[in-house]
Amino acid sequence: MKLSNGQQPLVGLVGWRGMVGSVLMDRMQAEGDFGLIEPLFFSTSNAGGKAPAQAKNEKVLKDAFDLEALKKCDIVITCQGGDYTTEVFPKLRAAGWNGHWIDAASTLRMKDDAIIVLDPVNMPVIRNALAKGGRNWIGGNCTVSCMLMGVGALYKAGLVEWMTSMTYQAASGGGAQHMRELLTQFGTLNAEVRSLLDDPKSAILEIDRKVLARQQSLSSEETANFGVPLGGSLIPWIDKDLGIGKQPDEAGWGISREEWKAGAETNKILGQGEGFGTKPVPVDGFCVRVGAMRCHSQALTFKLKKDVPVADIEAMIAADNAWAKVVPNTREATMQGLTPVAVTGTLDIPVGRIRKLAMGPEYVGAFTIGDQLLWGAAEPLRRMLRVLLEA
Ligand SMILES: NC(=O)C1=CN([C@@H]2O[C@H](COP(=O)(O)OP(=O)(O)OC[C@H]3O[C@@H](n4cnc5c(N)ncnc54)[C@H](OP(=O)(O)O)[C@@H]3O)[C@@H](O)[C@H]2O)C=CC1
Ligand SMILES: N[C@@H](CC(=O)OP(=O)(O)O)C(=O)O
Repeated sequence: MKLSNGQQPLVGLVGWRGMVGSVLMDRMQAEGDFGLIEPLFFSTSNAGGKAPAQAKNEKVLKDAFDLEALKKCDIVITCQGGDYTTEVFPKLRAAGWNGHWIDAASTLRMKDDAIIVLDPVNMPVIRNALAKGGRNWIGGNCTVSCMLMGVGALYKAGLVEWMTSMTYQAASGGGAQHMRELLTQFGTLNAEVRSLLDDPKSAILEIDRKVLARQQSLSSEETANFGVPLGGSLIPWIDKDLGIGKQPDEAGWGISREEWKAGAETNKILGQGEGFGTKPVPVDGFCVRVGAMRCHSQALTFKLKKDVPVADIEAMIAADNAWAKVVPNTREATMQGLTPVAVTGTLDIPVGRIRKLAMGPEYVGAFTIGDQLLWGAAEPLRRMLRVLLEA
């Protein structure tokens, strides 16, 4: 991005101290992004306060609702959330601001003039939009982005007839308070049976009964974020109830918004389907919240358009990008390398359990995991910033 005055681009950062924003700041720091920009830090709650250490010339926090201050930015990156985007973005555009808007929230993702950014997967789509004057760059849903980072090669090769995903999504997807609630519940349940656990001769069914009784008696305060217990349980519904089919037997009836994103966003990221004049690849499944901390895991079933040997599939995935890693389909390799504990805090996207399924040679199963705060949220945003800076 060349500025006529020869200065570094002014980049407004909103939501930088939240959970996604903090991960973004860490990554920008680690990759030297702040050396390429003039940052301007905004706050919705502490305008006039002290900006973080990365501030250069402007060391005071600006008001994130101050359109005049935002209008000065060449680029705005926001991890503040959908409500902020809904309130500020239209006003900023209506005020004539023509800068680049990079956003973690889902609000604008499906708008015609917005691109869902995941450059290792859809750089041609991004470049094409950039050439046409695109200005709105939105990070994808965490589950979708992590899935495409792992198995995008099969889509790029045009091999996928359809795919179904069964997800195991971490507490962090709900936000920081959800992670705290999960851990508090684990602690509460542990405390309930502590003395029985300490006694190796105690009866396991007694422990189980007491845990269940405590789970079922958790108060509304103890389940304020998830609504029901998650510690020692799971919740097979994430995000809103869309209920979009007209009849109970229609496709889409009873779908959760998180499940809807899988098909809608996967196709939009790849630049296919509705709006691109091509047929979308059907992608559907179930999204489930589990008691993991910040990695989303998913079991995938593909119907491929033809019989492709497993070795070829593995080679395509391994060659697709620097972060997708094939985990050999053995018990030991899976247990060591294909768990949220192994992946958290890394940019690796391991893809394992790759095997042909009993339904026929075109049916392939795989299991993949990604840190939903890195590739699932922060990393595509900072990489889009780099794309703009290098344009
Ligand atoms: N959580 C996730 O996994 C994902 C989230 N996203 C999107 O990112 C957006 C933000 O999510 P997330 O980072 O989880 O939201 P957070 O709740 O962690 O942060 C959002 C804002 O809350 C304010 N805030 C109030 N109290 C605190 C506190 N104690 N510590 C830090 N910040 C505080 C901050 O604004 P201020 O400084 O102005 O007061 C902050 O920017 C959402 O749009 C979400 O959809 C996208 C992908 C994944
Ligand atoms: N919905 C995701 C997190 C998220 O913020 O997704 P999105 O950016 O699509 O709203 C989850 O709960 O795991």
